[in-house]
Amino acid sequence: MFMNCRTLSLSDLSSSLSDDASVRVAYKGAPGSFSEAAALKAYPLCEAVPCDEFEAAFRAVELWLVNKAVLPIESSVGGSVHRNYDLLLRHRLHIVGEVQMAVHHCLLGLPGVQIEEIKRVLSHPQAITQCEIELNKLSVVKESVEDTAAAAQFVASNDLRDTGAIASARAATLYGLNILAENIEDESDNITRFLILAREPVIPGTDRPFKTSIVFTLEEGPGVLFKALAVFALRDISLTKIESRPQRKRPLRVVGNSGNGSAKYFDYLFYIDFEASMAEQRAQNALGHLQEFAPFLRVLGCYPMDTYL
Ligand SMILES: O=C(O)C(=O)C[C@]1(C(=O)O)C=C[C@@H](O)C=C1
Repeated sequence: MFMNCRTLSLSDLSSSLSDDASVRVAYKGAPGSFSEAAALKAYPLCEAVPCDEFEAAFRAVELWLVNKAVLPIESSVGGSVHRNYDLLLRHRLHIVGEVQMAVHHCLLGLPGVQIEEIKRVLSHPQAITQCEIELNKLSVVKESVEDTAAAAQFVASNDLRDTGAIASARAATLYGLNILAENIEDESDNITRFLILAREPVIPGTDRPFKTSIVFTLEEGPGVLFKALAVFALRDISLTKIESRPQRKRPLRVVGNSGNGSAKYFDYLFYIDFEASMAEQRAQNALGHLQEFAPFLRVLGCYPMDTYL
């Protein structure tokens, strides 16, 4: 009678949880945005929940309105999304995964409009940066809006014949626009990396490649950043990202008080991603070592690396 019953393993349970259609995932933007696509890449059956701001997505997770948030953190062309670095520190969520996604932009216009009629182009600032060469060839006025899908929605709902939107092919379908040009990104490898945030951390493993993200401060002194980076180099741990942000609460550091007065330096927070799991002794040792001279250190998350594109 029980011949066909298969014993459940832990991996069955974890995959059924992550693919569960009841998972609600917040993203910033309108339906058809690249962030929505990233949320669906991470959780194909999820209910993707649009938010008007990054902070709203953080709050939605904190208030249990959604299970996760998927937010952009860096673009291979446009660089870091600084706002999300600052919000990671201000909020207490954990990074539980990452999604790397190839971003292909289209120029969209109203049905019947020819590309020569387009005098103005709307899009997200990162998308405008990623398509700069093509846009300069068209010699159009560029205008920033909240996200790529919002640009498409605006052109469609206001019936703007002289205005185009840089957005996804899916946004064209959703808002009834035509694709006037495809793959208009300057670099064929146009990748955006998104972070997956949750209330609870994932348990670090060693069964597949893991990455750890941390933030720390340093005291004044010669070579302190060099020493901080050496704790990883000494243990053969590769760094994949380093970012510095101003310390808003303590923006200036006063150094020395000689006859010439005291110097005031900007004070920074350092964000580092490194390729090791917190389940590994070498990662624990590296952070123990860093703690010896970092007055503040927080692990933002230890999560499986996205090795697919
Ligand atoms: O505007 C969108 O569609 C977004 O999802 C935002 C965003 C970004 O913030 O970088 C995401 C991916 C692309 O790099 C362009 C824009």
